[in-house]
Amino acid sequence: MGSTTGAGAGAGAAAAAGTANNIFWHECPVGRADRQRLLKQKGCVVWITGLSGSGKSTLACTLGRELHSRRKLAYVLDGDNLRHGLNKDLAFSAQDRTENIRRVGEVAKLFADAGLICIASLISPYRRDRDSCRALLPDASFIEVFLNMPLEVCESRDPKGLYKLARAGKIKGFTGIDDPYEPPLNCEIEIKQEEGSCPSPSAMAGQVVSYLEEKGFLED
Ligand SMILES: Nc1ncnc2c1ncn2[C@@H]1O[C@H](COP(=O)(O)OS(=O)(=O)O)[C@@H](OP(=O)(O)O)[C@H]1O
Ligand SMILES: Nc1ncnc2c1ncn2[C@@H]1O[C@H](COP(=O)(O)OP(=O)(O)O)[C@@H](O)[C@H]1O
Repeated sequence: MGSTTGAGAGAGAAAAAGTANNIFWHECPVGRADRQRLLKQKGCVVWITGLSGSGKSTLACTLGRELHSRRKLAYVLDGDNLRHGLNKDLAFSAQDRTENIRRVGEVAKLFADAGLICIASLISPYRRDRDSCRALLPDASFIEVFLNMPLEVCESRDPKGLYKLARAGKIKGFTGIDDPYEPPLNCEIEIKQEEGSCPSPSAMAGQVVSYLEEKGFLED
C-alpha cells in the first residue's frame, strides 16, 4: 500500500485541517466526573512509545491485566492491532504515521473522557505527534511511558523477523534502521535496562501502576 492513501488524501486531510463547516458541540448531562465516580478511577491515557520489539505490547497487556485484577477498567489500543481496522488505510511514511497517531490520540481522548485508563501502545516515532496527543488531554492525564530499550536488544528479539527483513533491504523505512525514532525529552515514566538486563514484564507494569497510584488515578 502506498503512502499516498494517508493523511494527504480525502477525509483524513479534511479532519486534520478541521475544514468541516456548520458543526456544533452538543453537551450531555452526564459528564466525565460522573463516570469517574461510577468507576472509582480517573480517566487517563498511558501512552507507551518505543522501538519495535522494545516490549510495548507486552507492557500494555501486562498492565491491562494488573489493572483488571484491581477492578480498574482499562482498554488497550495497540498500533499493530489498529492497523487491521481503523488505520488499515495507512502505511509507514512520515505523513501516514502522523495521521495514525492523530487518530489514535483522538480515540484515546474519548476513552479517557469515558473514565477509562486507556493504554496506547504505538511506536509513535515523532515527538511532535506525541506532543499533539498530549495537548488533547486535560492537565496531567497524558502519561508518556518511554520504553527505552537499545536497538541491539530489540533487534536481537525480533519476534516477527522484521528487523531481519529491514537489514536485508526487504522492508524500507523501518524505524531504527532507516527511519527515525525521536526519544521523549520529558516523559513521565522511563523504563530502561538496569545492569544490562531489562525489567520483567510485571516489574515494568508495576512501575506504571505505582505512578498511577501515586497520582490518584486509581481512585475517584
Ligand atoms: N516500516 C515499519 N516501521 C515500523 N514498524 C513497522 C514497519 N512496517 C511494519 N511495521 C509493524 O507495524 C507496527 C508499528 O505500528 P505503529 O502503528 O505502532 O507504528 S507508528 O506509531 O505509526 O510508527 C510494528 O509493531 P511493533 O513491533 O509492535 O512496534 C511492526 O510490527
Ligand atoms: N520485559 C521483557 N523482558 C524480556 N523480554 C521481553 C520483555 N518485554 C517484551 N519481551 C519480548 O520481546 C519481544 C517484543 O515484545 P513486544 O511486546 O511484542 O514489543 P513491541 O510491541 O514493542 O514490538 C517479545 O518476544 C516479548 O516476549
